[in-house]
Amino acid sequence: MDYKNWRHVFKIDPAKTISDEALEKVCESGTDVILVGGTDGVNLDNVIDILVRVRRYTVPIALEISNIDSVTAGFDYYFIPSVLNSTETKWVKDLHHQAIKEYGDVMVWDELVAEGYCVLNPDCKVAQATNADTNLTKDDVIAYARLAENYFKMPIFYIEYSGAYGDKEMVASVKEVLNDTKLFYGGGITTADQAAEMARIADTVVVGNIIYDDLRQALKTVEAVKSVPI
Ligand SMILES: CC(C)=CCC/C(C)=C/CC/C(C)=C/CC/C(C)=C/CC/C(C)=C/CC/C(C)=C/CC/C(C)=C/COP(=O)(O)OP(=O)(O)O
Ligand SMILES: O=P(O)(O)OC[C@@H](O)CO
Ligand SMILES: [Mg+2]
Repeated sequence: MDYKNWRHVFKIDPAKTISDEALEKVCESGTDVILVGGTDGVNLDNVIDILVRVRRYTVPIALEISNIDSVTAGFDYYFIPSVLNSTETKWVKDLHHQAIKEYGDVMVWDELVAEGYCVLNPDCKVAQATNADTNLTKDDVIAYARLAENYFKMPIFYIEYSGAYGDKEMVASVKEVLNDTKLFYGGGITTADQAAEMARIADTVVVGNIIYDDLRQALKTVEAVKSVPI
């Protein structure tokens, strides 16, 4: 699957406004994929809007499902998060069970990619929405990574610091224990140097909010990540 080779990802939040001009720059930046997702305010209208606008370009597009009502056909992949350190089973497997109960007969399983999230910034929306236990030691996070890879057989383990730049020693410790499962890092990347730093550790670097706050800096992260040897 292509996503195993992705190095740089731009995450577009359908609940936020982006001009056609800015979206064109994001799509033509050389990023490996546009990942469409956000914690709140995501609905069918704003997801379709982004899908249609991104489809003008050749870049692949994936939907990171945050609620079942906003799912539509037409994406290259569907990423399904499970927040492994949520204290509520809803965010680990109950919503998933409900979705499969409803749509199991028509699902194209090969298009679905499971992501094991470990959310580490207590102040971010996703930590709060999912009641994540972010008070974790390095050993706790390593155990979640091993759970994702060896027990749940998830293809992606996602260290999420959304809105804050993470602890690179933590990310490096997790990378050391993973074999086939790909390590995604996301959170607080605002400069090319930070993007390169995390690209030296993680398999894939996700850049989100800086697209909206400082597009020039955001675009520089692509080359920064791509210039790091694998
Ligand atoms: C062709 C076709 C229609 C196929 C699809 C078939 C189908 C229906 C498949 C569904 C399969 C399935 C098992 C779905 C599960 C559904 C579901 C609702 C799962 C729960 C997902 C979950 C745990 C969501 C929690 C939130 C989360 C992890 C969101 C990810 C995005 C994220 C962390 C964004 C960062 O936050 P942001 O909002 O950007 O924060 P700021 O605004 O502060 O930056
Ligand atoms: O928005 P930022 O902080 O860049 O984080 C990216 C991504 O990990 C969010 O899910
Ligand atoms: Mg965001």
